[in-house]
Amino acid sequence: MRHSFQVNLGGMVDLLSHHLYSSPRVYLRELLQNAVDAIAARRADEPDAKGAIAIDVDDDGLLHCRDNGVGLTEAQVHEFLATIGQSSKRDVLGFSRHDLIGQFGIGLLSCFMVADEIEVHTRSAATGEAVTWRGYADGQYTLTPGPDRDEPGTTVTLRPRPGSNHWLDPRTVEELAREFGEFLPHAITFAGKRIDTGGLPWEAEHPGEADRRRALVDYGARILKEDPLDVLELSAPEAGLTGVAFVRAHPANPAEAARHRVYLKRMLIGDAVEGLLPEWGFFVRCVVNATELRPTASREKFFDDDLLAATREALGAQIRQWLMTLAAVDPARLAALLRVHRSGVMALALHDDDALRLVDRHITFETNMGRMTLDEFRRRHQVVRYTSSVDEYRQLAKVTAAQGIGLVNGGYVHAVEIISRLPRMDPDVGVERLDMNDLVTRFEEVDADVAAAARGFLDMARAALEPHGCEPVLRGFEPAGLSVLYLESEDHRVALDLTATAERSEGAWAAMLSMFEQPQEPSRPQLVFNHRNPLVKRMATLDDPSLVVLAVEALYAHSLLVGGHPLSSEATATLNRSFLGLLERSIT
Ligand SMILES: Nc1ncnc2c1ncn2[C@@H]1O[C@H](COP(=O)(O)OP(=O)(O)OP(=O)(O)O)[C@@H](O)[C@H]1O
Repeated sequence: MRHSFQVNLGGMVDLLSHHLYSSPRVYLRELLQNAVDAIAARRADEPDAKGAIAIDVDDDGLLHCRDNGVGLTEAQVHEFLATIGQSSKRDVLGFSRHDLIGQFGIGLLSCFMVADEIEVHTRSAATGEAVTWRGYADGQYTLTPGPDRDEPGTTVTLRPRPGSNHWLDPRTVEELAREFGEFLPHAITFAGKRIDTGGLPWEAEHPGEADRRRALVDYGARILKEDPLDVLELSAPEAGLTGVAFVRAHPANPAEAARHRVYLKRMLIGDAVEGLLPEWGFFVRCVVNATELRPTASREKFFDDDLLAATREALGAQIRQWLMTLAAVDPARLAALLRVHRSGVMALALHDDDALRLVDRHITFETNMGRMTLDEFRRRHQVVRYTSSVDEYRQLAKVTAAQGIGLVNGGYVHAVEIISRLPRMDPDVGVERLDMNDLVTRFEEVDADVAAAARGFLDMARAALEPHGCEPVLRGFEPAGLSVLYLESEDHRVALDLTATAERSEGAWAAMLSMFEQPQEPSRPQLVFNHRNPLVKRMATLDDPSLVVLAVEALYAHSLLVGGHPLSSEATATLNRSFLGLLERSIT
């Protein structure tokens, strides 16, 4: 035997009214939307009917929203108004009607967030009968005939729920009505005052391009509460979408999804709608009006369907194209934009070759020869040699510059990925991570007699560094002020990281990490002593083994610190030991 689900009506009303929406403020949006839909439904039969919506709050604190829409008959009140989930706005096949905004049959319940009683006084345009329906938050309702009204339409009256009076305060109501309804194509009044402003700002006529731009920038400043850096117009005909994108004047957080102000059939449905642009578009905020996108029941999001995906693509392509055009016609404006939204454009360049070209030519990188674009760097140094961490760059920038090697700091977000993608754009572009062994080969070998004299020192240094798995090397290089340089190859760093992680891990994860163990020994790190440095010169002639060990250990630990390398417990102990040892020697 089949049974029917039982519904706890009070619980259902509570769920739909209180938990679907993120704020009670949307109750006014739902009232407006019903009024707008009712006018559209009336116009289907009477195309010349002029829509009007009048909102006010009376002296008793009751809110009234009156429309001259299609109204409802008594039978329709039972069928649509008093049946949760039933809507008059679907066609015979159950699809939402294109000319209407509502479709779910639950929107009116949002009024229970602010009222505990909803009264609907309505007169049907079809039959002329008038009825009054009163609904209560516990799921009960009453229906009485009359009183008559002078024209078809509906008046919804809300009696504030104790504690929610502020939502029905005249100032709040006016503000909400203005916010949600200012662009609706009907005469909308609050307390008799017109609040609709006519068309969408980006559809307004202007005497010239400069006026148009100024008007849009002013509008953006009002919406964003900051002057936008720039503005561009958008359109996606398939979604019936038009609008504007404002480039934000301050860097946006890439981790935060951009939120957009969205109108559906000219009614504001939300000002924090996500998913309208590709992820990289976090540096712009859009204000758009669409007719074809489908909002979810809360109307705070769109259904993530094929149309939304295609719209996202189309809008992304327009922003991208706009950036490219700007590069060609107004590089100064582009430069200003890139100064603020560097990471957004870099994120775009990760998967878009045109944007990669733009980054190559217009975004400057930190290099040891001064800030410059990658394009300029290549012209000067042929190969784009880079470090993959900021610490490594800091440690090596001066040394490499002194050897005439150009070096790009690839330690910033997306920099290495961008540099590595350059050969895709042009296969002749040489790109190379700075190779430590290659760097050492550029340092000058010391003369044979210097090498012979330093042999003892190097043997002692080798013994001191052996426990750290590090190799001493004696070379001459600029800058002479640098005594030692700790050089670690990439494979060695990876091997160290893996070992450290494996040591901290247990079970299956540790077993998995052991699979990554290096098949061959990674090349050992080197501590390169600079023979052009006066201190090193003196050290190389020392014959007191214990002093040499202290000095080598001190320089080793110091070079790790300077290079931003992690200090193992052995290295920390070495640092302490050498520091105290040298102190003791200098004091006695
Ligand atoms: N001002 C109005 N004029 C005429 N009918 C109305 C009015 N307000 C509500 N209704 C009727 O009540 C029904 C339920 O309204 P409700 O706002 O709950 O849902 P909806 O607008 O159909 O869909 P959604 O949940 O998407 O808003 C509507 O389908 C409509 O038939």
